[in-house]
Amino acid sequence: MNEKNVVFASGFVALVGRPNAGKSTLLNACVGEKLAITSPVAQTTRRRMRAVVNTDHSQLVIIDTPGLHKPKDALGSELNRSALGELAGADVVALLVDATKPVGTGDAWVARHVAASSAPYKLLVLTKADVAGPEQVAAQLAAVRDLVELNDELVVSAREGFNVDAFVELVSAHLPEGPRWFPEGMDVDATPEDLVAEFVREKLFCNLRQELPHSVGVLCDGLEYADDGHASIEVTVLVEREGQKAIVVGHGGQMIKRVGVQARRDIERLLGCKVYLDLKVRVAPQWRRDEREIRRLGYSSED
Ligand SMILES: Nc1nc2c(ncn2[C@@H]2O[C@H](COP(=O)(O)OP(=O)(O)OP(=O)(O)O)[C@@H](O)[C@H]2O)c(=O)[nH]1
Repeated sequence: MNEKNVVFASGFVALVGRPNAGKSTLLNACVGEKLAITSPVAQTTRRRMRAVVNTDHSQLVIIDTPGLHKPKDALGSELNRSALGELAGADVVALLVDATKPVGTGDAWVARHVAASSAPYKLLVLTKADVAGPEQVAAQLAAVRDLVELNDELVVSAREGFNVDAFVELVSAHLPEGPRWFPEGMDVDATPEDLVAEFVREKLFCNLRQELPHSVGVLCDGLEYADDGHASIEVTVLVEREGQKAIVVGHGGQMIKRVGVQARRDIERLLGCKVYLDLKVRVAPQWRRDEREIRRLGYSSED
């Protein structure tokens, strides 16, 4: 075909799956930049994030969704609603399944939702191939095939970059003809303030004990550039109880200091300038049950 006649394709690609399946890591690998936060703690993703991947003949808008799970509070229900909402409008749905975790009832529930979505192209993406042997991969593919019939399947390792380009190519080939939805220089639909709050939350997730992270919410209260080019950023960390505040602050302020140092590194890389980061910790009892607070923090599907 003549180069001029090549049709431009574009569309929305929803990454869905159980918590910890590797959705955010795959999104970052596709964009080639850290935008979505990741951690070993399940349910890290709270904020729907759309990232843009441009190729010569296509534009993929990849949507990272919160992991689908059995909700325990208003926040959990909101995260599920947000993820399921993305299934409705997507051109492509990628069901991500961890190659190393036994397929269970939770996966069956997610698979049913994927099967019910009207997306014209649905793909199984088996993740974390770098830590699964060939037999495990084959067994896992068979187990998911028993749950749901999809159009294609692909085995990837986002951590090692294995089949990430193949994922982008495969999805591009199944997008409808369409325009560039986002200008070429734009790779994410989140503001710098949103990303700053997320980067701080990631470091809290990585440093805190297993249960505590879910009680933590993060809000960027201000981001200003000074004349010398550095950015001054104020961030509030919300917790639900005084005892949690003591853990987040740490002995002599050590924990919050460590989180600040780690987050500042990522924020400086993101903004491309020196950053002064001021972190405060505030107790907001039961914020996870308060829909207004959930919305203010940006974890709501209605934003
Ligand atoms: N070995 C290996 N680990 C991976 C890979 N992809 C993701 N992980 C790890 O799996 C964990 C979860 O990854 P995330 O990308 O945060 O998973 P998620 O599906 O976005 O999780 P939720 O936010 O809970 O929905 C993190 O510790 C990642 O480093 C991979 O290709 N290989």
